[in-house]
Amino acid sequence: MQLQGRLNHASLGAHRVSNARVLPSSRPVALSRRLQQQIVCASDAKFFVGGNWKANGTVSMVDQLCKDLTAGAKQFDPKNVDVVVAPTAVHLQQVKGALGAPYEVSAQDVWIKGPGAYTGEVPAEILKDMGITWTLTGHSERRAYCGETNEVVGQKTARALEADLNVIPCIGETLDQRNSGQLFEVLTAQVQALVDNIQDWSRIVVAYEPVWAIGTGVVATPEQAQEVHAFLRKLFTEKLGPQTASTLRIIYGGSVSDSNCKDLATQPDIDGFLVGGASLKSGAFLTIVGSHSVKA
Ligand SMILES: O=C(CO)COP(=O)(O)O
Repeated sequence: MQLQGRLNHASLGAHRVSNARVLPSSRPVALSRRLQQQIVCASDAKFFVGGNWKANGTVSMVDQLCKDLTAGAKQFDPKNVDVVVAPTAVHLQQVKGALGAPYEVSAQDVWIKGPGAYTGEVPAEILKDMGITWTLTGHSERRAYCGETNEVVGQKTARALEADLNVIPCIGETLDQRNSGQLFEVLTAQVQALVDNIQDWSRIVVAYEPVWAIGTGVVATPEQAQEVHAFLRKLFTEKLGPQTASTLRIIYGGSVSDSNCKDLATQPDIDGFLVGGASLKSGAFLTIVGSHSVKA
């Protein structure tokens, strides 16, 4: 199922550029004249697929999933795609032990401070010590249920980088924000908090996950997703410069499945996926991982 209707470009001040992609221009986010004139090139960064298992799993289910993923690893070429799975914190060690290269393992969240008297939290240093190489930050479920603000997400991201983890900060708008014309304003504020806190962008993969598409079966159309990814690439170009922006991976998440992944993967500014529900089924997940081949 796909969300009906596209952004109202007239109200967003959109304009068409010569490669026929629709990019938002001066309203509501004022981009520089130089950037408005520039056609943003698609990135040629390595494809990236993350599986966010969220708060799911039993010891036996995790065991089976790891076995199936290990058996299926020959279905993709790790030279062309990075594959990372994010189980719950209590399953991290089990997954790390069961799943070797080419897979990497990610936490779903990280503590905002270092080790110490912080009951219940998991700091980046402890993740690193366990051989965990990635963490998500700012997933919309943490923003919604745990009250994480843009500033908190920026600080958690910086903390994880400091401890030498790679980070997948998540951003995205709610349906109300989109429908009330705040899409670009919301994304710009989320991005700004990252820009304020991150020095080294080489260890960042940004996940754009529209909240209305998460777990709903309502996937953004390839055009809707591309439109936002192109906007983000342009915004990152303005904030970080063209070199960093063109190599920064911007991945899409929200109801990605084995049946819609190929159409999304063909979009020039979509560098991969963050997959929720479908990542719990090895067959579907491996098909999504394999969609990198449409980029080749
Ligand atoms: O939140 C997501 C990944 O982080 C997306 O979840 P779904 O793929 O279940 O919609």
